Amino acid sequence: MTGGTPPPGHRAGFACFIGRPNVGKSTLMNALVGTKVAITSSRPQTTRRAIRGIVHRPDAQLVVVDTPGLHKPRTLLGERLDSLVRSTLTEVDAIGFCVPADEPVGPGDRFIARELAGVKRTPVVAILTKTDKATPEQIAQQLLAVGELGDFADIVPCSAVDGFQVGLVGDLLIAHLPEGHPLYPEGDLTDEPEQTLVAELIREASLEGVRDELPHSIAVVVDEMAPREGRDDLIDVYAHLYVERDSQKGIIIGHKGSRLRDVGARARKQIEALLGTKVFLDLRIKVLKDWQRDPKQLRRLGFYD
Ligand SMILES: Nc1nc2c(ncn2[C@@H]2O[C@H](COP(=O)(O)OP(=O)(O)OP(=O)(O)O)[C@@H](O)[C@H]2O)c(=O)[nH]1
Repeated sequence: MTGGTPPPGHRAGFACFIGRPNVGKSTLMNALVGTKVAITSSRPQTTRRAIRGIVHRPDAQLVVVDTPGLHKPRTLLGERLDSLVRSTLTEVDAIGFCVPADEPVGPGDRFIARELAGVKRTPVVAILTKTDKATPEQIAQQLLAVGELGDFADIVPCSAVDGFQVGLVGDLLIAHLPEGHPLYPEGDLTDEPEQTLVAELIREASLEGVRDELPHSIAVVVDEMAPREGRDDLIDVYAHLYVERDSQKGIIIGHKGSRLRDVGARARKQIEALLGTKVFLDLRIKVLKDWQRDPKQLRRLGFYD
């Protein structure tokens, strides 16, 4: 990957998407990369880690860092997300600022636009997401409204669902990357360790149908993942799902354990698809009181300073 002259005009570098929760950042990144690497759901703030997807093209390699939603800090966890987001913004070569085409610009978008104005060195491409849900008039108005939010290198409407201009979003981000060799070998779609992806899939499965504050109280840790002895077609996965209170544990487990069984079955199917083998999933649930506010527990669950 290193040494020698890069192919003429080849660009390589990093970009991230930023925007309010639920504006479609993960979905757009998946559409760009062409494979599911980050989790998506209809619940806000499901992405907690910077998960990278890599777009390989003959002329460029774009490494996409998917950032969590930018929030005004509410809990210790919230504060950490914010510092993670801010350091991400200064480290990338280009930022995609996502605003949905089908909702008026609001205080959340303005808050982020102000943050972005402070990151002077990184060019920002404003992206109007979900154009399939908006009328042409709405899109036209939104382009004007977003243009007034800041000083953007470009403003581009797109839809990750019907594929409208997703390639153009890639082109516009790639235009800001420095010339250079590919940073990762071709074929790598993500550099997240498999164990982290597996934990995210379990978390995603556990979120189906739960309400309100519960999503933010769930964390999943994969304790062990290894092929079953003497078998090359079966992987054993041992994982813990952590919640903050006994009442939440009850909700996850469900009547006579029925909900937890469903979560396990859904997660197992996803993990099998990811790993390409059969999976035995041992999923246990534990209460870690108020883990979101406890620095020691946060570290234990993988949220580092
Ligand atoms: N119709 C339509 N829906 C979309 C589009 N992109 C995303 N969505 C939906 O919008 C919801 C949120 O999408 P995500 O990709 O999870 O949003 P996000 O910004 O990554 O959300 P957080 O992880 O909470 O920050 C999901 O229900 C998606 O299916 C789009 O282009 N069109």
